Amino acid sequence: MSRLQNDTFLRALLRQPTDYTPVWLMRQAGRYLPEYCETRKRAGSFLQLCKSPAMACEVTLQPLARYDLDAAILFSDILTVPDAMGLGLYFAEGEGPRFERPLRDEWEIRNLAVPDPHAELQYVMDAVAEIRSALDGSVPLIGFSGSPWTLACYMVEGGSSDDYRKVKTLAYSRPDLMHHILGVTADAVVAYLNAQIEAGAQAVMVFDSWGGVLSEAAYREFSLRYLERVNAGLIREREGRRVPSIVFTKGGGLWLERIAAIGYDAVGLDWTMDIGRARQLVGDRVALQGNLDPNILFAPPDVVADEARRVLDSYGPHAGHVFNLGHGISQFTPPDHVEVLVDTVHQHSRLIRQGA
Ligand SMILES: Cc1c2[nH]c(c1CCC(=O)O)Cc1[nH]c(c(CCC(=O)O)c1C)Cc1[nH]c(c(CCC(=O)O)c1C)Cc1[nH]c(c(C)c1CCC(=O)O)C2
Repeated sequence: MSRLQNDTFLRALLRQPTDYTPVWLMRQAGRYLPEYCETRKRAGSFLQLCKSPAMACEVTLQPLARYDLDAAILFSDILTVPDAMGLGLYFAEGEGPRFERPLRDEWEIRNLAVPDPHAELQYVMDAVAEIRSALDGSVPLIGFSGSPWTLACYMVEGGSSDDYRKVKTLAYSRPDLMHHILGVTADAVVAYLNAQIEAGAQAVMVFDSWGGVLSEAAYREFSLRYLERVNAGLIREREGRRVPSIVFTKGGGLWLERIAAIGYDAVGLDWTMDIGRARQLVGDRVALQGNLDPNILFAPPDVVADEARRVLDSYGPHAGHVFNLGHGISQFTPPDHVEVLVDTVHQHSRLIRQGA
């Protein structure tokens, strides 16, 4: 395998000095890019796109052809894991993800088993290997998974939810069953991420998109514990390098210090907390990834540049910052504004390091 030419992202995750602040964007491959929409049309559906390693590879590389990004992220979805557990994932047009067989009865929960990543999820591993080979050492490849709690939300609700009524009802009335789902899912996530690492992923990220809907006590019991268990099971080194791990609880700002203490190399931040204050709270115990409000990309380019500089200035000259959005990029984002953002991050972070 060819030597990695740009390891800025991996170094920043390990809080090592870098010449500039590396940047990538959550959902950087997606519907805001016309070339993505074209490939998706050719695939027939989003799920068929995910399940075709060649097309998943193609869309993974699209944002890198346009922008000077410092990392690629596997094109897939967090819901491939419950799909492989037999729940039957589908996307109702314009309505987001759904499961044909959500977890409703106790027997369904008791029957839940860890899928073999080299059986039902082999298409993901094939995509990882194909992307690694296509990247040819240009930038590192990020693998990912949903967190046990976030996956359980979809598995019990049967799709997206406004109030999380079904999953919270289960958690509060049958915590034994909730813990059973979370335990099996945590083991599934560990096996899935380790298979991605073995297939070539050079860093991994766990998306806890719905951790922030819990109370602090419930977050600790139903999400944080399992995030910790996932990290403890990960392969730490591969190809002679550490494989850094990132955890992202959307809405987790209030619990930042606890999240920083569970062993991940980096913590993702949504846009609500000032990143300089976050850095004061965690010191140099973890790297931070974030945290521009994705909606800033709708403002004129000079505002985008100002707001990017504000995030960089607030973090300051310390090592350990990976620039990103505070959540996934919107499908309505003007692609030109993304270029302004990426270039501003690189230019301004070089100036900060020169003490300007
Ligand atoms: C909650 C969640 C999901 N998926 C994911 C999360 C966690 C991150 C978050 O909080 O946003 C993670 C995800 N989904 C996707 C990626 C790809 C990698 C990347 O570029 O970051 C990643 C990392 C592609 C996708 N996943 C999805 C799309 C849009 C599908 C399409 O092309 O129609 C993409 C590009 C579909 C998806 N998948 C999911 C939803 C709710 C939706 C519908 C969203 C929508 O319609 O805007 C579940």
